Amino acid sequence: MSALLPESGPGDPGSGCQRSPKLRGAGMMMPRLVPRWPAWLFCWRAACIQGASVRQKMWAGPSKIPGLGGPRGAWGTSPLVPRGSCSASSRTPEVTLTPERYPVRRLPFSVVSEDDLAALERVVPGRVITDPEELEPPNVDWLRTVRGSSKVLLRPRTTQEVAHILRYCHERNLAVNPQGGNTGMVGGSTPVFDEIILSTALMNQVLSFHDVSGVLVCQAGCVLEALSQYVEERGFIMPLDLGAKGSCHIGGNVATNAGGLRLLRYGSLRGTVLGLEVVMADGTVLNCLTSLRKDNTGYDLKQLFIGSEGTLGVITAVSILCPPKPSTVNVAFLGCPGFAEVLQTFRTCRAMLGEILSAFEFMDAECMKLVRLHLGLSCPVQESPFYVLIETAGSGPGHDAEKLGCFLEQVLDSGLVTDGTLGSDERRIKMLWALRERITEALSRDGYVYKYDLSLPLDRLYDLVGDLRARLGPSAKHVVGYGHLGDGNLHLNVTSEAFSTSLLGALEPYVYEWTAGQRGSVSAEHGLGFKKKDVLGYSKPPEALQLMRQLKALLDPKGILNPYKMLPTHA
Ligand SMILES: O=C(O)CC[C@@H](O)C(=O)O
Ligand SMILES: [Zn+2]
Repeated sequence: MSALLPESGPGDPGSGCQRSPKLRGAGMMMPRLVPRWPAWLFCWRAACIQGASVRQKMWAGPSKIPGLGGPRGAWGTSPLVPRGSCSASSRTPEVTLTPERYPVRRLPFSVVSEDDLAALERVVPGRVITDPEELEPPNVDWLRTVRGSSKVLLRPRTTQEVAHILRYCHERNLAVNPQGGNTGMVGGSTPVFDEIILSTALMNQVLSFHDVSGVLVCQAGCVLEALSQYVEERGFIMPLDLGAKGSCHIGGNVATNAGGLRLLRYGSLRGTVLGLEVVMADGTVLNCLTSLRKDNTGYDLKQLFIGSEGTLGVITAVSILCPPKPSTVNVAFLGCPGFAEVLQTFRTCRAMLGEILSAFEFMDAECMKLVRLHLGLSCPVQESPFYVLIETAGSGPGHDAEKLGCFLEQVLDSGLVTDGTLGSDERRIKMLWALRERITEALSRDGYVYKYDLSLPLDRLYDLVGDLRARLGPSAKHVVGYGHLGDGNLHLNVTSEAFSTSLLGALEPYVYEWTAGQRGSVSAEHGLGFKKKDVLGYSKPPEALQLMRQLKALLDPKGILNPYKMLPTHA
């Protein structure tokens, strides 16, 4: 494979394009100064002159993608989407109660009494919700696959209120389900039985922002998109970005160690979260809300809560490091003839784009089919077996555009990419991202969705998709593969008209065994929640599970925090 590509890096940014023998003539006509128009445009034009129609198409400007007037990340951007008109809800009005579908037994927690309601009303006056209609949405997950039967939702505003609530519930042995935006994929944010729902929705204040360090301190219930807007107005960005940004809460993001679209560039929340405030199961407030980049004093306790899915404590505030906002963003949407070419494009991309690469996502042709079918989006390039979305983010428009242009030239010349299109203005960038970000939404409209979120070695990343198509045959409606290729993260999704136990039986444990055989992870970024808790053992040894149980027993001895989640049912 390496014979196709040069081992060398991008070379001199001021003259990179001119190094291509095909462009030499055109390059000599160009000024050697940083051009006013992006350099890739000049490279592109030169290539077009040579009659490469696919490049002409890329160069020729925006193609029309209907139905994308809304902001990027539509499945989560509109808070209405998760509960409303365009999710699977219109087809499946009733979601089966979780204990009716899954083998799970209620643990011996107390049942909320009238006295409890009165006591809780004193803690959060006017914010104890018992109206069945209001309780319906928070009892059901976004995918409409699990449903609890909680009779109470609490809406605290302050850490002290959360502390009072937990102290009370701990004493009374009442189970609690912490809930942020309820956008999770594994049934982690909805109750299984009658757990009290503790919503962070009203804990939505920014506490401080430092415009030199970029450290943001905020309450857990701030919506990710609102935070993005807040820091962007101050010249920074959030270090994470998700399709669910319009609904998800930062506390939930941290509790699930959400990955998303920027992880490739800015790393995981384990690195960017600087401090946390957490309320423990017994109501103790653990204030580790520091904003220090460096702090080697003792165990890094915040790491225990990042990714613990609300089972060890309730995150009430977050201190997070925001990177400076890039002044130049470009997106390339490319078609590749095969998965080997996708991988080689990634390799070339890392070598040639280096520090300006901010995302490398991929999707297969089936995904494109579904976003077209269910969302009316159109493919902006020639039909291809695979598509990649590459984003660059930097500070020098000429520099970035030239690097991108040279990279595109290289991948087109070598046949790794057969067609593509570019976006550098906000509207077009959003349009291109929507094709990738809205796959989840399209899948939800296709029927019942079986979701797998796997970390796999890059060269085996897509094998399971083909393997499953052959294994499942017509019993599955669609089998699709997409995801964060740059992070080695495959989103494998299978749809069927309705939930089917036999299809589930054909998928599991097969998918998990296959993944374990590659030493992969059975949950790359979505966590385990309720639906994946029993497969933890495929990715962690028994000793690790044992230590996790001991930690849980230490921090939440009565097991009241988000029970039935994350840890396997049986020891
Ligand atoms: O729906 C999925 O499987 C993935 C959702 C999300 O993690 C994404 O990357 O779009
Ligand atoms: Zn993802």
